[in-house]
Amino acid sequence: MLVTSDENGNFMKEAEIADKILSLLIGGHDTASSVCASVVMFLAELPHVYQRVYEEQMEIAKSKAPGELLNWDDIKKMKYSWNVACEVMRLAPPLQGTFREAMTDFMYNGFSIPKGCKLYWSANSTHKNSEFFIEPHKFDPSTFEGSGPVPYTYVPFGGGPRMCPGKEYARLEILVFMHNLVKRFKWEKVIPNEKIVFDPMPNPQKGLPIRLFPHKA
Ligand code: HEM
Repeated sequence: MLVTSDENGNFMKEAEIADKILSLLIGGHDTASSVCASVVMFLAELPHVYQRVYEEQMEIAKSKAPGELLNWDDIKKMKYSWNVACEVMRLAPPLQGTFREAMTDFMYNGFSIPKGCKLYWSANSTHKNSEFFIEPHKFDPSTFEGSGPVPYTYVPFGGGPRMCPGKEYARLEILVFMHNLVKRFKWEKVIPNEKIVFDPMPNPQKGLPIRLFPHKA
């Protein structure tokens, strides 16, 4: 950003660069940490889902030599765990939505939307639409088996040319987190009905205190 100019030879202003760095820090950190917290919460509430994640991750853990790190092939084997993370992002998407500009005049739900109008698309309400998800409020990782949801009905990372460029990195972060946590611990929530607050991403109000139970060696 500091050394690359645009096609007219203009460099970015310092304030713009600071803005981009802040966006990257927030967009790259707070999103994935919100998903990791939600994964911990859902796995504490759904022991049968925890068990299948545990079995998948232990299969991978057992295939590794002591101290050997995860590699790309291991990540590709984490199919059920990723379906779980996707279901977490369907029910608790970190970003609620963003804005778009209408490129043409069109009708939507009886409303006439003129070209140039600013529109807000909502991940949360799209993900809970019973037209596309049979039981939209039920936690069901099988939603992502096979070809998964219809395009543009599942949009935690947005869609189209401005879709999140950090998606694959976030996938890596979340799966490595799940692997390392699940292979060592089971856990339970200290506050059973902890409230979720949006600031602006969903996070448990009291920081999700949990009781950890290490697996027997
Ligand atoms: C679970 C984690 C993440 C979620 C749910 C998420 C979600 C999103 C969403 C919904 C958008 C808007 C896309 C659109 O308008 O169609 C976006 C944009 C963006 N994200 Fe992410 N993101 C995540 C992780 C990351 C990470 C790890 C990075 C970088 C390290 C990142 C960098 C960005 C950037 C730079 C944009 C703006 C792209 C543009 O406007 O062209 N995100 N993200």
